[in-house]
This record gives sequence, C-alpha cells and structure tokens, in this order.
Amino acid sequence: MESVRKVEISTSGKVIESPCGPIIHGLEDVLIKVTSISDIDGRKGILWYRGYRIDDLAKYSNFEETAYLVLYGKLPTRSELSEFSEKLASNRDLPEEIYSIIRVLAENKVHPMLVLESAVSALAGFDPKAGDLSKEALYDQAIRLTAVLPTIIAAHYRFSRGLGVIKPKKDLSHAANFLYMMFGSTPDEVSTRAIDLYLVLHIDHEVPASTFATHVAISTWTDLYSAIVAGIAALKGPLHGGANEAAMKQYLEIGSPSNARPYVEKLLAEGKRLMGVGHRVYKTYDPRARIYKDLVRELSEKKGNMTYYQIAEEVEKVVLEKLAPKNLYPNIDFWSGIAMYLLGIPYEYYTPIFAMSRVVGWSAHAIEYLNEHRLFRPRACYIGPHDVQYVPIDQRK
Ligand SMILES: CC(=O)SCCNC(=O)CCNC(=O)[C@H](O)C(C)(C)COP(=O)(O)OP(=O)(O)OC[C@H]1O[C@@H](n2cnc3c(N)ncnc32)[C@H](O)[C@@H]1OP(=O)(O)O
Ligand SMILES: O=C([O-])CC(=O)C(=O)O
Repeated sequence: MESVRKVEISTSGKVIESPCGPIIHGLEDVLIKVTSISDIDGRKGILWYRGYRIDDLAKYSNFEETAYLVLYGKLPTRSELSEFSEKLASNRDLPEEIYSIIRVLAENKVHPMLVLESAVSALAGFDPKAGDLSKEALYDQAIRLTAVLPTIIAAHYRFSRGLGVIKPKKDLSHAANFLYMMFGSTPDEVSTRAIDLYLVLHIDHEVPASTFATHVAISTWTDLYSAIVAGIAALKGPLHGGANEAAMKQYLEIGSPSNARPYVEKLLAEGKRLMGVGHRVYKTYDPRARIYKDLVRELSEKKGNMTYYQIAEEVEKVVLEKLAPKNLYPNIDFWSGIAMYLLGIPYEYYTPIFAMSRVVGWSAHAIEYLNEHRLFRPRACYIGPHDVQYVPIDQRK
C-alpha cells in the first residue's frame, strides 16, 4: 500500500513572468492543502477515493456506499450503510416554497444549473442551523444537500414541461429514485446502473475549479449551502462540468459515424477545442472514461441505438491519432452524455447530474478544510497607474 505520493509537477506548467515575479497561470500544480479524500496519478491514469481505486469502487460499490466512504473516510459496516441510506432517503423531499421557486424559474426556461444554484441558496433559509460549522451540523447538511439535489433537478424537468412534480420514493436507491422522479416509473436495472455508476465515478476529483471555489467560499466561514452554490457555479462552465453537455451537442451535430473524422479535423484546423477531451491533471486516458465507455456500449446495445457510441468511437480514433501526442485524451465527459441521452435525459440536465454526485466531494472537502482552516486570500500583480489626478465629472472631456 503506497502512502504519500509526490504530486508530479508538469513540465508544460504555464508560468507568466510579471513585474512582481512569476505567476503560475491557472494555479497549475499549486498545492493548497493536504487531503486524504482523493488522489490522482495523472500520468498513469489512476484515481483513488480514500485509498480505494476507482476501478474497484466502480465494480463493487454503489453511490450510497461510495458517498459514505468519501464523507466519513472509511467503508461503512452493514448497519452504518443502512442508517446512512435511510437518512439520505428521508431527506429527499423539499419545502413547498422551494418547489414554487423551481416552478417559476423552470416555466421561464431558466437553465437547470442556474436553478440548482438558486434552489440550494434558498434552502439555506429553511435550515435554522445553516451557518453552524460544527461537524455534526455540517454532516447533516452534507447529507441533506446530497439527498435533495436529484429532487431539484427532477422537479425542474417536470415543471419545464408542464408536468406535475413526482415526489421522491423512500424505498428506491438514490439512482433509481432520481429516474423515478424524472419519468414516473421504476427504472430497469441497466438504466439504474447507468446513473449509479455515473454518480460513483464523479463523486470527487481532488481540487478542480469547482472544488477550489467551494474551498474559497468555506474559508470565509460562510455556510455550507453557499459554499456548494460556489461549487455549482464553477462546475457549470464548458471547460469543466459543462463539457458533458457540450460533448453530446457535438455528437448530435456530427450526426453519423462517417461524418466524425471530417468534423473533428475541421474543428481542430479552425483551432477550436473538442469537448470531452483534455484534462489539467490526466496526461493519459481518464480512468473513469474507460470504465464508463464499457457501460455506454452495454447501454447502447440494450437500448438498440449504437449511433452515438459509434460516432464517439470514430471521434476517439481521431483524438488518439492527432491529440494524444499532445497528451490530450478523452476525459469522463467524452462518454457520459451518451448514456444520459440514451436514458432520454435532455442535455441541459447532464451537468446538474454531475453536481448531484460532486456535492459529496465538495462537502467532504469543505469539512476537511475547516479542520486546518485559513482564509484564502492570494495577491495580484497590479500593472496599472498610481496616484492619477481625479478630475470632477463636469471638467472631463
Ligand atoms: C470533468 C471535467 O471538468 S474534465 C474537463 C472537461 N472539459 C473539457 O472537456 C473541455 C475541453 N478541454 C479543455 O478545454 C482543456 O483540455 C482543459 C480546460 C480541460 C484543461 O486544459 P489545460 O490543462 O488548462 O490546458 P490549456 O487550456 O492550457 O491547453 C493546452 C493546449 O492544449 C490545447 N487543448 C486543450 N484541450 C483541448 C481540446 N479539448 N481540444 C483541442 N485542443 C485542446 C489548447 O488549445 C492548448 O494548445 P496551445 O498550447 O497550442 O495553446
Ligand atoms: O479534475 C478536474 O480538473 C476536473 C474534474 O472535476 C474532473 O475531471 O472530474
């Protein structure tokens, strides 16, 4: 069992020279804390949660158990798992006022990621312990937030289509209940597995932009709800969590496997980015993408629609040929949207579903950071003028 690994400092790290000294652009490879939540070997393509390889968790675990592991740092016993699952299930419903907020925004076509931010933000107002940073309150809030995100997303889906909301069912797993609240029937095994595996694979990833945003927020001793809103806001961008939606839109635009190569070649010749490809840390194939690719193949076969799997395979060939020499490989977003598409989920919900899982990692990191807390407050190198003479507005030209 390997303990501490040294973070590899990439050779391509972008350092900008400034009058005040070097600036590490985008904080590449800058360490912000010690952690025992997750670790990534970006060269070998290995991801661990609490020391367990993602491959093993994908094969043997499920969302509830992996969420417990990431939050509490150990695999649960049978009774701990059933207590945790029960707590998650009994926290699924929302106050009626939150359903009303979601309805108004959804009926006005507000993107579900924005609605997620708004609903989580508003939920803090319904928790008398929202600002309590004690361990006990934080764990309760982490569980509550994890429990309600699927309900917010499914309610948005229903309201935006003029459909009545479907209240959560306590006797279904986290993944199955989500699909039930979206579509109104108990999902089949493969569909449930597609969501469950997706959730396991996305729970945590060390300190990407969204998790860093959560750290910055919690470092001010704000409440956990607000820190999670910061995470959701940063996840939304297409360079981060929004890439799953963007990648699926690319496959839809490509339309057929034979159009994949010319499409990608044209896009790259125009200097554009292929969504679902490249990663700040992985300089090889993302291990989660490998795992999820197999699921997408199985799901495509079961659903009798191989088109998007085949399009992605053709795109992958061009990526491995043209971008892999630059250390750019498919990431998790390359494959994940196809599964969501096959489940009948519209693409604006793909990033919210990412948040549904990552909320666990954000919470675990916020709780961990408060143990060794210090306010985040970096500096910038000012290059503008000083002591400029103020001219009153009526004397300005
Ligand atoms: C869950 C996640 O968040 S995983 C990431 C999801 N995001 C995406 O899939 C969006 C597409 N990918 C990207 O934009 C990038 O690979 C990122 C943002 C994820 C990481 O990039 P960084 O490590 O910051 O690298 P950076 O943006 O500096 O790019 C380095 C070089 O690779 C190129 N490059 C990076 N990604 C891609 C891509 N997807 N397609 C084509 N070229 C790319 C850049 O144009 C740049 O080229 P240059 O040096 O000639 O200017
Ligand atoms: O780690 C990153 O930079 C992006 C991320 O969240 C992930 O890949 O899951």
